[in-house]
Amino acid sequence: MNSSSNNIFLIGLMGAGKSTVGKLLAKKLGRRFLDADHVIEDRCGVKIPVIFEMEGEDGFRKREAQAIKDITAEDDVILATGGGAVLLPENRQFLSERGTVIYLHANPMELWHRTKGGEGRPLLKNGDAKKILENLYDIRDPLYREIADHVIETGKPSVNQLVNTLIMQLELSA
Ligand SMILES: Nc1ncnc2c1ncn2[C@@H]1O[C@H](COP(=O)(O)OP(=O)(O)O)[C@@H](O)[C@H]1O
Ligand SMILES: O=C(O)C1=C[C@@H](OP(=O)(O)O)[C@@H](O)[C@H](O)C1
Ligand SMILES: [Mg+2]
Repeated sequence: MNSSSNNIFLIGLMGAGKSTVGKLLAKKLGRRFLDADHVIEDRCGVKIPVIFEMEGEDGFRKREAQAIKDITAEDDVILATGGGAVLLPENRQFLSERGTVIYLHANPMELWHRTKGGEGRPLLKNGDAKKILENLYDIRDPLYREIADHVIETGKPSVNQLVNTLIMQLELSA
């Protein structure tokens, strides 16, 4: 955790609500919001699935690592990471050293409900998405917990309730 940077980093699996919660949190606080996936897309000029098609997951992870390195060097940012941002140790180090890390937690079934039918998540395209999410949960849940300053349960509350809870818990104000 690094409070002086004023950064807030949202982590968690696909469908945890990082992009949605981050955007509303930033709006309510009048703060700058960045979504790592959008930063990567802006830099490349193509959507995430096209990057996966052309460069594979490895190519995407390299671009993601560069984005994480650059964004975490800034101050006063609310960042929604992509679900795999915790896979590389150096990403985990940048995130944990440069801001307050919030793990938005949901169980695999909930994540599946929230992501099914949605486009733009290439990792869920090839196979049984529920099984894939269960496997990713087993691998990544410990990595999220390793760097989380706060673990927020997202199963029941609405996005609006979650954001209000976060603002209260973190004692943030606009
Ligand atoms: N707490 C929540 N309750 C219900 N639906 C949610 C919640 N958080 C997110 N969602 C929905 O789940 C979907 C995925 O959210 P998103 O913000 O894209 O997740 P992430 O960026 O973590 O992959 C969106 O349709 C969003 O509206
Ligand atoms: O979990 C992952 O490895 C990924 C999550 C995605 O972001 P969201 O978590 O916002 O869906 C996106 O970065 C990419 O498709 C890979
Ligand atoms: Mg997202």
